[in-house]
Amino acid sequence: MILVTGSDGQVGYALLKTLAPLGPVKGLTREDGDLSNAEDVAGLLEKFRPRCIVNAAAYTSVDQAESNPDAAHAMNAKLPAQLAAWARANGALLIHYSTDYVYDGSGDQPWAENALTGPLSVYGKTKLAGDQAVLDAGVDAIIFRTSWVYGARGHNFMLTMLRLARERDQLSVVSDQWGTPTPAWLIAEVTAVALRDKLRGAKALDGVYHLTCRGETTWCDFSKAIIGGACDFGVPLSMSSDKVSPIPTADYPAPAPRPLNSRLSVRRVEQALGLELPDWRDALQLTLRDWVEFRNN
Ligand SMILES: NC(=O)C1=CN([C@@H]2O[C@H](COP(=O)(O)OP(=O)(O)OC[C@H]3O[C@@H](n4cnc5c(N)ncnc54)[C@H](OP(=O)(O)O)[C@@H]3O)[C@@H](O)[C@H]2O)C=CC1
Ligand SMILES: Cc1cn([C@H]2C[C@H](O)[C@@H](COP(=O)(O)OP(=O)(O)O[C@H]3O[C@@H](C)C(=O)[C@@H](O)[C@H]3O)O2)c(=O)[nH]c1=O
Ligand SMILES: [Mg+2]
Repeated sequence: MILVTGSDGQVGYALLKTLAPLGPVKGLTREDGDLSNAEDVAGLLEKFRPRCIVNAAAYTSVDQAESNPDAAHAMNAKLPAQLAAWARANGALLIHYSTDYVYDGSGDQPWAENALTGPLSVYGKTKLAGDQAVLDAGVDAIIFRTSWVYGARGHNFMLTMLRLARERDQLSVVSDQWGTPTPAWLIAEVTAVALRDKLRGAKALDGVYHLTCRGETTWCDFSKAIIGGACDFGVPLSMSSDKVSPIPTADYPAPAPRPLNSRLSVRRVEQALGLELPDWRDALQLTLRDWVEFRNN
């Protein structure tokens, strides 16, 4: 069986449906146990004895992690280490997710997977420790580093912008952080392609891969595209996209520093899987459609 942790989260929830064609899938939510507790984790692994673990659980509150480093470390570093050790000992596969926030955000070129890391925040540091633990375990594993994850459900920037655009008549959004918005459904679908190769024993992925949409933007232009796209779908809002004003990061103070350059090169995963990832604008249109449908039901 395939065990998906964090199955109430954005990526975990999408995985439940997308991985189903590959065999029995069991999702773990908080109701099944506290994944920051090693005894709970050990019990769940022995109970289900998965042949594949897909770890979509994480501590993802970037600002809150600054004042709760132990909680972030337990989920983002210790949990993947424990999953990797169990998978190694039991001949299971591990698929794990990481983040653009492991890089320091310098320069203006896309990061390659072998670039030097340099996380700026507690979240980024704990995620990097998780990646290193998985790599050091010598387990059969894939780590997908993704960025700016959003979708029709859960907590994410798209839903925040759609809410604010109904409550306010203008918005200020940072325009000097560059990266690529990536829908949870895309991450789940590419995971399924990669996992199918692994299960078939075909020449398969191994190690770290960036997994984002193609293209690049800023949070400000992403916000404009979300609001403009929702208007085009006829969603009633109290402002239009031209009421989104660009601001520098310094004008949006937050506990955790964010990288300015989060562009990730996706060439490695595209070559390994023989596919081309969609442009973030096309992926946004599809995701907005999901959201409109989700609201109407
Ligand atoms: N969101 C983003 O923008 C990005 C995410 N990533 C990475 O992608 C992966 C998936 O992220 P995403 O789906 O967005 O994350 P979410 O925050 O949507 O989902 C994470 C899930 O883990 C659960 N969880 C957290 N702590 C515990 C715990 N102690 N016990 C049991 N369950 C717990 C959460 O439950 P609850 O909601 O109750 O806390 C939630 O359901 C993560 O590895 C993340 O670091 C990478 C780049 C960008
Ligand atoms: C709501 C809002 C945010 N912002 C800024 C703050 C921040 O720099 C940016 C995005 O806001 P968020 O709260 O989504 O940022 P953040 O939570 O840092 O998003 C990150 O989450 C983690 C889990 C990741 O791994 C990253 O890839 C990334 O998606 O937009 C504005 O400028 N104006 C606004 O009105
Ligand atoms: Mg956030």
